[in-house]
Amino acid sequence: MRYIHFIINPISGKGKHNINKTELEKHFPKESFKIEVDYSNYKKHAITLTKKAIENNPNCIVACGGDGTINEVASCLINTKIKLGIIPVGSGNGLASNLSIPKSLDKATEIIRKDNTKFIDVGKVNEQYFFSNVGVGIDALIIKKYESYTKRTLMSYVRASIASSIQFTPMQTILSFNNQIINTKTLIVFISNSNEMGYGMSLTPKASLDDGKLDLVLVPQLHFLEKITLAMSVIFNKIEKFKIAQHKLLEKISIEMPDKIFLDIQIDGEFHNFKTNTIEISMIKSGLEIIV
Ligand SMILES: Nc1ncnc2c1ncn2[C@@H]1O[C@H](COP(=O)(O)OP(=O)(O)OP(=O)(O)O)[C@@H](O)[C@H]1O
Repeated sequence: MRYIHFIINPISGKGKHNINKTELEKHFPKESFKIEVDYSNYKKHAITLTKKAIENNPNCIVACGGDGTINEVASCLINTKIKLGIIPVGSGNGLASNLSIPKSLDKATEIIRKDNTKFIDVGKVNEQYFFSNVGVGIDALIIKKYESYTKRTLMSYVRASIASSIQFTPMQTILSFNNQIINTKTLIVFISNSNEMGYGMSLTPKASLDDGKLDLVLVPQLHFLEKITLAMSVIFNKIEKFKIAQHKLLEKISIEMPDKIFLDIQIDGEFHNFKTNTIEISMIKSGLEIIV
């Protein structure tokens, strides 16, 4: 008998998914599966729920939500033997898309029943884990604005991107990695484990979840027309054609913003304000086992 614990974010995506205990019981018959189901009620609640679920030692904990919910659940599973499952009902679903986990409930639950797994690398920024990407440039502002809107939709994301591209002021940034120091003013400082940001868009289409490396993308301040070209490159996954963007592979990087006291950062598509102006990013090779 396999014991599976589901953690459902009821507001993921447009909040219109109808995943609940009754629905899940249809896909996990009680003759073969013991299932428990919890619902998150507020931001970071999935962390509390996952920690509590771990005490009962399930075979796997399934995050039913988007990249934010996956981050909260998966962060608690590092250094445990418990596997992560994903039912992708979020808006962007970048990680699930990279792992080819379909949005269809039938297909996603079939994957969990089959229980094939792979290990993926895990990123760490100061004391927090990330699985998809982090950014301290314009993307942090985009996410801050996106979270302030009532609906988490692609249109809200586009609106947040346009407003941010007008408002964003690049800050002096010192990057230390691979025995190299870069001191620059940047529009984008984006570090990714995954090949997709969500909504099918990517700044790192060649990134791999299991190569032991993080992909860094640096873009300096741009003129208006260059920003439009960049946006098109991201939407159509053609960033390698946008020659102004620099791409590097690394295992760790230190980033300092000397003119700031606190640092705005997006982690797996969620906004954070770190009470420091320096971050250390590293990676844990094969740090998480996921059902795929
Ligand atoms: N009941 C709730 N009410 C409000 N916010 C919640 C609730 N439960 C969880 N959250 C928060 O909702 C946020 C968004 O969740 P999630 O990432 O799953 O969805 P999404 O943003 O639609 O998907 P994606 O990140 O893939 O675009 C997370 O920060 C999570 O902590």
